[in-house]
Amino acid sequence: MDLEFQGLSKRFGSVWANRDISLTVKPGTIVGLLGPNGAGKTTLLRQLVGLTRSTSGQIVIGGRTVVAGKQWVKETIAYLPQHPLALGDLTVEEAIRSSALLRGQPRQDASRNTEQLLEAFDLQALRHRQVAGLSGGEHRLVGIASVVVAPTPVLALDEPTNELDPLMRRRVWDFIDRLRNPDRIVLLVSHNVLEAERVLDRVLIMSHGQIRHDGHPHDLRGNAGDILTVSVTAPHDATRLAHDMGSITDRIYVHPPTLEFTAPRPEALTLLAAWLAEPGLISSVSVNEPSLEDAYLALRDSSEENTP
Ligand SMILES: Nc1ncnc2c1ncn2[C@@H]1O[C@H](COP(=O)(O)OP(=O)(O)OP(=O)(O)O)[C@@H](O)[C@H]1O
Repeated sequence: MDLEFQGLSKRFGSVWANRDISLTVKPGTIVGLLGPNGAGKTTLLRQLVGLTRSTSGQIVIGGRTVVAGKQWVKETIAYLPQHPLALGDLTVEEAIRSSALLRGQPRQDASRNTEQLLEAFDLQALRHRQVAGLSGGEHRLVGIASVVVAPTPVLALDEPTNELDPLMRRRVWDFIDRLRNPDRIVLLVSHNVLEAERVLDRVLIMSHGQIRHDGHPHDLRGNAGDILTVSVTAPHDATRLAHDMGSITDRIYVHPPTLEFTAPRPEALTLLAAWLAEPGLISSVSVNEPSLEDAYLALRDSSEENTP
């Protein structure tokens, strides 16, 4: 089932949160919606799930126009909101299992899947605790578990890894990766460009309520230009290396004994060759091609220049 945004706009008073968004997402795709604060990402997800009424335009799934509250819409789209919903007095276990039951999962499957998720997300010790009293990160995990326990054909996840520690972020990204399925669409908002890159099939970069770039992470990375990100360890004098760099880049980070910088490829390689020729100056080096984050920053800079 294709997901289509057809000329979608939302205006709050004099502010257009987004304007004339038209795009089609094919099933089997994990799409990342990236962009600065206030770009209109959350509003777009809320329009998709019917929590925000569009000023104009419509959303169509598999040829049917989405109308908030319709049963087929509830069975088709699951939503993880940016801010945790109050889940009343439910315990962790009840919250996850009842989400599965609400989406029509048979009781036995709901219980089995709930157990698996309690284990996968290290939530067993919290199973009888009320969701309302959990920490931000714990609440986030219960929210994600409640969405993935019975995945619908369309999943809208707003900042799924917000507030999670590094280990849990990795587990959640792995889970999202495993949600990929030829009949499913995952549309997620994230500020964590580096981590999201691994799972995304398509990236939409939004700013000022418009989609400025749309492509595969590989294609977007090309927009970062011919740059390299270099990290060197200089046990005795990392600060001197920063001086050697002169003005080739302003993206230099010195945390002795480590120096990191992002610079045009020829200049980066010339410097590295000179440093490596000096015995004992550098004890380790890593050189990386541009990441999606580099591309994102470069695209944002050019978008900001072109936006009034
Ligand atoms: N309920 C509302 N009332 C008034 N203005 C709103 C409302 N919701 C969003 N906006 C405005 O619409 C614009 C887009 O907001 P939105 O929350 O969609 O951005 P975002 O890209 O999700 O931002 P963030 O990354 O900070 O979450 C912003 O200017 C915001 O202030």
